[in-house]
Amino acid sequence: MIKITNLSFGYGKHKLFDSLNLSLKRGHIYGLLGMNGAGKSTLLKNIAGLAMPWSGTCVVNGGVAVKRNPSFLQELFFIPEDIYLPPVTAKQFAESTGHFYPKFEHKQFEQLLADFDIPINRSLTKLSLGQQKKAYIAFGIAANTSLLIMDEPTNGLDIPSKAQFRKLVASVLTDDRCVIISTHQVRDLDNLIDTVLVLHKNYIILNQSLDEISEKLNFGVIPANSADYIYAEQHLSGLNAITENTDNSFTKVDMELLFNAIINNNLNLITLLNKTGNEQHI
Ligand SMILES: Nc1ncnc2c1ncn2[C@@H]1O[C@H](COP(=O)(O)OP(=O)(O)OP(=O)(O)O)[C@@H](O)[C@H]1O
Repeated sequence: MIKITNLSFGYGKHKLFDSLNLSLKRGHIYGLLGMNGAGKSTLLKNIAGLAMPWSGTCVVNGGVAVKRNPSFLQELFFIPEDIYLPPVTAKQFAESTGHFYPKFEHKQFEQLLADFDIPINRSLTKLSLGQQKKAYIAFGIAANTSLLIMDEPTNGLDIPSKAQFRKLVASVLTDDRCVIISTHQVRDLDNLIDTVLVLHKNYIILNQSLDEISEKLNFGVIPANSADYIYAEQHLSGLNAITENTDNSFTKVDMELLFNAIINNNLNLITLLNKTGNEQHI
């Protein structure tokens, strides 16, 4: 669905990506994680064809992204971090804009608005910022494009809305659809994404499903005096640790701990994770 090959891009003299390679498939919800300023938004803009690569290519659905052909645009919905909506109601917005997306479903949009508790007949500009974001997320889901990109979608959402967001996005994933969600608030993607992408120091240093990660690593609290871990942080009752999964047991991936370990340049962890099939290495 998405094939990025040797992508180099930056602003001015500041290079953000250096021959970055990445392949993403349909039927997955990818979580794009990275520190502030790592370049998550910029990478998403490259995928959406909103930024011109210095070199390399970004191909989406067989077409070069930056050409932004009509067939490409019909199958892409991009929710940027900051959204600006017109002074019309959600219903009017769907009537005037929905037809750009051949698979847009008005009924689904109305149901999603109801799920998010958004009034359908109030001007979008009179909604709170969180409500506007939810309305736009609902529109993006109802557009039913094969590629849905969301840049920090949970910013501005209250806690119940974050849970609702996770539930709604998870419920609309199909084998035909690829969803990419960026965040620096790792916990917001818990129980939603199936594959983790970590963007760090110019590269995608991890592109792996949670299942694959669970096969290699265990996550959990171990005694404070234990030295048998790959990465650990202090915990009230010991150490919150990542250990090697040597006995095929299953533990839920603690994405925050994993992310912290990776950005702290934990080479043992990265080597272990990269034993098979990763895109690039530090
Ligand atoms: N239009 C621009 N012109 C110049 N520099 C930019 C522009 N947009 C982003 N940058 C810079 O590029 C770097 C990456 O920005 P980007 O917004 O892609 O990061 P991010 O990972 O999404 O960060 P955050 O988590 O804070 O949203 C930052 O150093 C930023 O200042």
